[in-house]
Amino acid sequence: MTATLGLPGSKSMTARALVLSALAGGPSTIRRPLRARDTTLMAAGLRALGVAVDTTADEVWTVEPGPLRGPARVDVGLAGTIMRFAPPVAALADGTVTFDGDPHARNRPLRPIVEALRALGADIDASPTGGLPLVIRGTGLVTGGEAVIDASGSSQFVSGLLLSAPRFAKGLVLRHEGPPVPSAPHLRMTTHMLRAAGASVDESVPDVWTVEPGGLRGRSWDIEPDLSGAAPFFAAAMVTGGAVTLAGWPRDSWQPVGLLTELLTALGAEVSQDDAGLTVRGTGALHGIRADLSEVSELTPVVAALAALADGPSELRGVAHIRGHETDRIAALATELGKVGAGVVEHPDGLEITPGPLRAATLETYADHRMAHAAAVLGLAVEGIRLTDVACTSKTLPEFPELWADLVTGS
Ligand SMILES: O=C(O)C1=C[C@@H](OP(=O)(O)O)[C@@H](O)[C@H](O)C1
Ligand SMILES: C=C(OP(=O)(O)O)C(=O)O
Repeated sequence: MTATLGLPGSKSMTARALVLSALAGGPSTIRRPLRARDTTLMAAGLRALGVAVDTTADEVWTVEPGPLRGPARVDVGLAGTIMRFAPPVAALADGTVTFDGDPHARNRPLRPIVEALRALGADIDASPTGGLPLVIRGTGLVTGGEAVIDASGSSQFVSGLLLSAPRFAKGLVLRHEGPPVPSAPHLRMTTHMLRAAGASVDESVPDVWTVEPGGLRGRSWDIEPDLSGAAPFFAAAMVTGGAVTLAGWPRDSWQPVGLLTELLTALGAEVSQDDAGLTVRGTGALHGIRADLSEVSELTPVVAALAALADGPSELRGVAHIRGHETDRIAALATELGKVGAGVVEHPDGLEITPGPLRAATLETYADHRMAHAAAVLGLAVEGIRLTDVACTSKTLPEFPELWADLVTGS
């Protein structure tokens, strides 16, 4: 298998570009955005709040900010980015905004950001568990100032508050207290993009972020191809001993390409970058690894699938918080990898995986796109792997089934 892929834009960058553009003082364009369920629901949510978001063209979306106002209803689907990034925007609106989403979205953690927003002056009703559905009674103003948060459950609690913070009357000084915040590269993406929109952000003190109040500039955002979306395709090259190139990869990226390279290299791949893009080559070897995946936790399902196919045991730790992702990914991986015959020990913060003779099985996706990716990777090496539902991949890459079929059949 040798293939060059042109993947759509990063989910995380598209979500941030939409929110920052909605909060800016003038119009913006978003070039090569991701068109998927998470980002089209984000656009719809911002539109409901009074922002003119035009997503008609595939290549460029345009955003014309307007006065933020309710009443409005926002459907978050199953998107962490919407349920954590949009409530601070709604708190800035004049009027009542309600948030709800898919059944499992109600189980995803939200309380820390709701409590921080209340401390910053917002009026919010949440469910008894502290999560969805939310009712936010906006007055057109969030006072802002100092807040303390435990963001060990998701970096998105911090990102969500920071993205809207320039519009808080007193800005924001946010301090994290608790076990480490996961997904540090996503926090850096947030602060990079805030600065690119003209915000003044200080992150020089560990676990403290300061955002000065002030206007955000409308601008043109160039969205990079989605690195996490590329992971199953890279894994395919590794399982088959082929090569997959992600085209259009920038020299300077806001996504954690260094961490991904380290990880895939440890698993046995060769990773290189040139004008053609970012290339991952299988070497015929797949090694077991011990890794702390906290910084790249959304890659856990695909890495776990590779670990089940490796030449020795693996230990993947540091990802307790992925029990709060689209599904409890630690429990889901333990169950599904067990079904195919891998030896799995479940820990509160990860998995030990011992490859065994693998067998055919029907794998549950739990409405989780990355569980579908993991099953697809296993299916390259094990006869008779079936998925209960591939449509869940529309969350971040609706083209996944076609792209995967093309890759596997070499068309
Ligand atoms: O800010 C973002 O765009 C994201 C942050 C991470 O969330 P967690 O910190 O909850 O893992 C990541 O897993 C998610 O897919 C996207
Ligand atoms: C954790 C993920 O998504 P979300 O943004 O919904 O948290 C993910 O895409 O792996």
